[in-house]
Amino acid sequence: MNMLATTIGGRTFNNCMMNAAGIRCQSKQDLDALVQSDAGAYVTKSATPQKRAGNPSPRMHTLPHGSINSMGLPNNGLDYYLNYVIADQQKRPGTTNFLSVAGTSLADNLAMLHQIQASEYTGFVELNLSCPNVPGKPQVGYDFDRVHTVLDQVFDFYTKPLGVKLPPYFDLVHFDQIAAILNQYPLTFVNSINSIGNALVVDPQSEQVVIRPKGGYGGIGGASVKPTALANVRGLALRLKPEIAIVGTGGILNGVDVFEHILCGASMVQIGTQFGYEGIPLFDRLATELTDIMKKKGYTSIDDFRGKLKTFD
Ligand SMILES: O=C1NC(=O)NC(C(=O)O)N1
Repeated sequence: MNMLATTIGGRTFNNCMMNAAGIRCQSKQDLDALVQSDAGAYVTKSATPQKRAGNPSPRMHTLPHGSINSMGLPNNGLDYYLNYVIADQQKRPGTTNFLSVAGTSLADNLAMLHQIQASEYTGFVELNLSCPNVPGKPQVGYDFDRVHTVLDQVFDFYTKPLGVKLPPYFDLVHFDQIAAILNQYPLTFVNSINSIGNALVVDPQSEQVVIRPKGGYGGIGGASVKPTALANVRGLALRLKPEIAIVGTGGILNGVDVFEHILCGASMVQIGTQFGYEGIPLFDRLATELTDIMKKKGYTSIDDFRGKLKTFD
């Protein structure tokens, strides 16, 4: 019995861990390495309709407890990733992976989803509603009416398994509001959280910001975002209908962080910043650490503890 197996949307993954969109998943070589790894799945770099260079460098910076980035959706275009995932599903029938799309307009998102709907692709789509780094473009996930409009138009025609990548929310009323919207749609999953957007990191020696785009504003990832990530995973787990699985992302460095995300309600987790630093060996390390924790606690599957976080009353 595989202790780390998980099921989302009727698809079973032999390991509940995968990369986060954007991290070491932009090229075929990156994706091939993930296919060969111990990860239970991969997600592709968020695609726009055409190849995109992204923001000017420096656009990512390492921090003591994480990272700041303003990449600006550099990617090889939807055709590149759609061709990859279709070829991969033909090579490895029965596996499921995630194709991330992040149009900079509703029209772009609809066009990409029409193309995917008409294709042979049978895997999951992760619709990114939360990139904080396209200059002049808001994070759709913070405009609740916009989320409604997007999902109305998407589910008018899209029938394949689809989830949304959300920004972090910081108010319990916002958990109520976004969950009330999401529960109206046949979503397969919700991925929470994306980076904490529009933070500012200063280098006191040079008296300068550390990244070039947007005057130094960028998304924060890594250890420092874990409390916010867990709050969002838990907040959505308590409010979303059970058919919508939760993918937990944010602040995972070790097996105990994976354990905490699952305890809060995640069925699968994604690792970004730490995967960027550590690379493919991360997945084997995390699998060993999580398995050890489960054995010590007497758990044989993640179903034994998923969502079972205790409170004081
Ligand atoms: O959704 C995204 N989140 C991030 O933190 N960065 C990337 C990007 O900037 O491309 N996109």
